[in-house]
Amino acid sequence: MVDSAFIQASEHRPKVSIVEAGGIPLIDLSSLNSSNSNDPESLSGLVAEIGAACKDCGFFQVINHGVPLQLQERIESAARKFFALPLEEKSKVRRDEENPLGYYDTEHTKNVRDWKEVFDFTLEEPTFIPPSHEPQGQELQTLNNRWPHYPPEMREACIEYARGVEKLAYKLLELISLSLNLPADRLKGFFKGETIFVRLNHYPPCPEPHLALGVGRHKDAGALTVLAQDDVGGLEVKRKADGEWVRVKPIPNSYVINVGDIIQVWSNDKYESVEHRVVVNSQKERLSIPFFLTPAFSVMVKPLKELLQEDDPPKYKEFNWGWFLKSRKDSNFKKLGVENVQIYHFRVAE
Ligand SMILES: O=C(O)CCC(=O)C(=O)O
Ligand SMILES: [Fe+2]
Repeated sequence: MVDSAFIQASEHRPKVSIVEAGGIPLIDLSSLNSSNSNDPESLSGLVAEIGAACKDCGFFQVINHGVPLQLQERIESAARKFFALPLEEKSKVRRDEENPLGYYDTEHTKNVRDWKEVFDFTLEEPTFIPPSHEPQGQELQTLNNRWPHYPPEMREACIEYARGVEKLAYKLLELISLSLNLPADRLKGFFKGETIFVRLNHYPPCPEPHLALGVGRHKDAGALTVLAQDDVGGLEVKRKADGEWVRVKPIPNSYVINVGDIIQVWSNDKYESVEHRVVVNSQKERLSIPFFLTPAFSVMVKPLKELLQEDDPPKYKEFNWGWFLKSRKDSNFKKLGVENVQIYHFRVAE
């Protein structure tokens, strides 16, 4: 029997049958990296495809993305070696209440424990965030990555991977800006002094996969997520059309991209951050690596004025990203009796 902390309420338990048909859109990015990458026609086709995927689905997969496969192979290999260490070793780089970076195996999503262990690091070393989630006038806290001694290549493999994916993430951000009829570089300024972090997710086999989840249902808080997954599968997306949970099929050398809460707010709900979760299985362990593109802590998040109209007024009050991030980090540290902060808390009453 799994510990009761992992058991989902019956309405949130995964179904045994899986809907795979009509998954999420697949987008080929080869035109970005080929010699005709400046051809306006091929770019506008791609922009339209990305816009439609963001609008209809909130999720898509990309192939021919230009991130060298070798970067992914290296981080995966390091991650597998790290997670295979005894708990006592991994605990030497355990996160704590002050510093949310490093190893962690007791995350609670929606106040139920996830069947997973993670390792978090930031791209920028160090990263600065406010010390508490109280909004006003505080000194910054310095977040330092916690690197394990073993495997020795962990740090380099992680940072090089993150640098490679960062380029893709900013390229996608430009395409998303264009798809909203904004200049390609409209969003770039929000990321000066970014808080980007990357997570290694390890889902061990679970004896009762129908009762627990690898990650409970949630929406990603950042602007954009670029996720690598191995060939096991388990990610499910809540389909906008009918609310059905749909499995995302692993495709070799692809990334899963999803719009996060910040793009939902910037776009004033033109693009929505879609709920997703991870189903575990009793046979195989699974590895996934989300890269969270997140702005500078000082950014005030609110609908972009170019996207507003008289009959389409702002749907959100502004909030501070550093405060939001800090509240989330504080709240997923331990089980709480209440829901953590969500963007709908900033919704303007209609
Ligand atoms: O493992 C996955 O496929 C997704 C993980 C996820 O959604 C997250 O870490 O936010
Ligand atoms: Fe997620």
